[in-house]
Amino acid sequence: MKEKLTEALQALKQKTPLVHAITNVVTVNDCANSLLAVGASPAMCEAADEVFEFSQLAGSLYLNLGTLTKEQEMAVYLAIRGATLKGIPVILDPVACGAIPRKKATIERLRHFGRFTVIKGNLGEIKALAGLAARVRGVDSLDEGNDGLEACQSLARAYGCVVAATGKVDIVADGQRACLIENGTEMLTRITGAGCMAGALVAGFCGAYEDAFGATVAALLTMSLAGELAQETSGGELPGTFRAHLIDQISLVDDALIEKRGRVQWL
Ligand SMILES: Nc1ncnc2c1ncn2[C@@H]1O[C@H](COP(=O)(O)OP(=O)(O)O)[C@@H](O)[C@H]1O
Ligand SMILES: Cc1ncsc1CCOP(=O)(O)O
Ligand SMILES: [Mg+2]
Repeated sequence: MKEKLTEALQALKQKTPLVHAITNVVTVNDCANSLLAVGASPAMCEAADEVFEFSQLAGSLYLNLGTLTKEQEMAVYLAIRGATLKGIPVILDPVACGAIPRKKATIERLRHFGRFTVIKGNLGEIKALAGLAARVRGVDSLDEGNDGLEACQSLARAYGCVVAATGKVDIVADGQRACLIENGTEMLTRITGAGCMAGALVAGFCGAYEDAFGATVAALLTMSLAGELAQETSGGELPGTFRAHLIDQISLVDDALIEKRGRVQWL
């Protein structure tokens, strides 16, 4: 199965997928730089009178609801419609949906305009979306429950998409297949944007590799391995230094590193 992950990385590097992102103002630059670093081509386009057409030109669409404004809300409905019409993968990061009820209402409405290919959130967000009691604090998950796999599988079946819950161990499920990604570093929780960047990478991989499950696993493994390397090269103490190293290390993840250090449990 690891060969599929290196296949996905090679496909991304060869195709340089255009990723149309409508995302939050806090980490928009980090998402763009992480996409460039991995070999994709980001375009942050959210004007309501641009997105319907633009979403149809992209390799994938990334919708991150972190700072969802009224203009962005109109834009995401139009963008998912355009992408769905063309069969373009749509990746959703339901930031803070466990803390802000309006986000869940928006996600429900989005389902009437198009379909999701992947939903990637932290464990608290995914459990909240799956209708389970979830421990969250704003955009962060405080949930350490052992029901993450069940939440991912049930949400994947309900929405007919791939679902990924990030945390100490990332969970990826598509209703049938599932895996656990054991790589990563706690330093990733000490900067803002690690989850957003992980979501952007999922969109990058989905824009180049047909199998959304394999693309999602490859993206999250890339993020976690880059985090491990950044902790090693930055000294692993100061978050600002770590963050700078992280973008560098995303660009350096390669087949050999995935083979050598990837710790993925296929269930
Ligand atoms: N305790 C941890 N140990 C190792 N890696 C972690 C830990 N918590 C999160 N990560 C990694 O950090 C990234 C962001 O995950 P997470 O913090 O769950 O997202 P968010 O920032 O959306 O809350 C993911 O790549 C995840 O694997
Ligand atoms: C702090 C914050 N507030 C709204 S969006 C955002 C960034 C969240 O980033 P991540 O989900 O990667 O922690
Ligand atoms: Mg997040």
